[in-house]
Amino acid sequence: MNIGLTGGIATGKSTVARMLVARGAALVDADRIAREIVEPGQASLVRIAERFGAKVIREDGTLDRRLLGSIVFADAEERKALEAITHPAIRELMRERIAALEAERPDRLVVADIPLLYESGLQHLYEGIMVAYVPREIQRIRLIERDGMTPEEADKRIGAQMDIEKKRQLADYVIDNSRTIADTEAQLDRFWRSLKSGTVPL
Ligand SMILES: CC(C)(COP(=O)(O)OP(=O)(O)OC[C@H]1O[C@@H](n2cnc3c(N)ncnc32)[C@H](O)[C@@H]1O)[C@@H](O)C(=O)NCCC(=O)NCCS
Ligand SMILES: Nc1ncnc2c1ncn2[C@@H]1O[C@H](COP(=O)(O)OP(=O)(O)OP(=O)(O)O)[C@@H](O)[C@H]1O
Repeated sequence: MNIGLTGGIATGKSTVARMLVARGAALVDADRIAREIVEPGQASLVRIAERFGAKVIREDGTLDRRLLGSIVFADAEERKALEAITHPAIRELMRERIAALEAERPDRLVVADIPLLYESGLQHLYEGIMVAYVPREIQRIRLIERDGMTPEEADKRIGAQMDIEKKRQLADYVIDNSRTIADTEAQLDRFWRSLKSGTVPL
């Protein structure tokens, strides 16, 4: 059994993923895989340097994420060019990791945490989609507080993604993470109980 877990930036995907793991799920995290495929020596990093220039590689050979972020979140064309390089590599590694986890323990829930699941049209790859939701104003505040972004940077990031209200409508299962952590835990308890009793509406 697998589910895709998505939401907007800073709506609580990692928080919800942690709660699922605490209950016994296995996790594959697209943001982490996105970092692995641009480590020094990886083909994707070479292609990024070719497309965006040597300036995006730091002296120690690692990707300057802040600089590349400032380029791609200011210009949709540039963002598409980066995605054309990174997304196929991310998708392939995700597929391999999920298949390995499912083969290892078929009884265990595998959760794929993918921020751009709907934007990339990947929903058909999963048995159900869970969305970690908060209203946009809370999303913006949490993003600014967590990452120290300026309000302008935060708005650009949020604006590069599908509206969180739309994702909520598309979801099979919504976790409303706008209240306390304890409230979110209680929603996860309900989800986990219905999963175990075979009544989860996915
Ligand atoms: C541009 C990069 C270098 C900026 O790195 P940075 O460390 O600042 O951000 P990080 O990778 O931790 O991403 C944080 C969040 O930004 C959002 N985000 C990242 N890439 C994108 C994108 N192409 N479009 C919209 N939102 C994005 C996601 O919500 C993600 O969770 C990096 O995000 C990147 O390589 N993006 C392309 C790969 C990708 O699409 N990753 C996202 C999911 S697979
Ligand atoms: N219920 C909550 N109440 C208060 N703060 C919360 C709650 N849930 C999450 N947070 C905080 O909001 C921020 C965003 O949460 P989290 O990192 O889980 O989001 P995310 O969707 O995984 O983000 P990203 O898209 O960047 O990976 C974090 O600083 C987290 O500690």
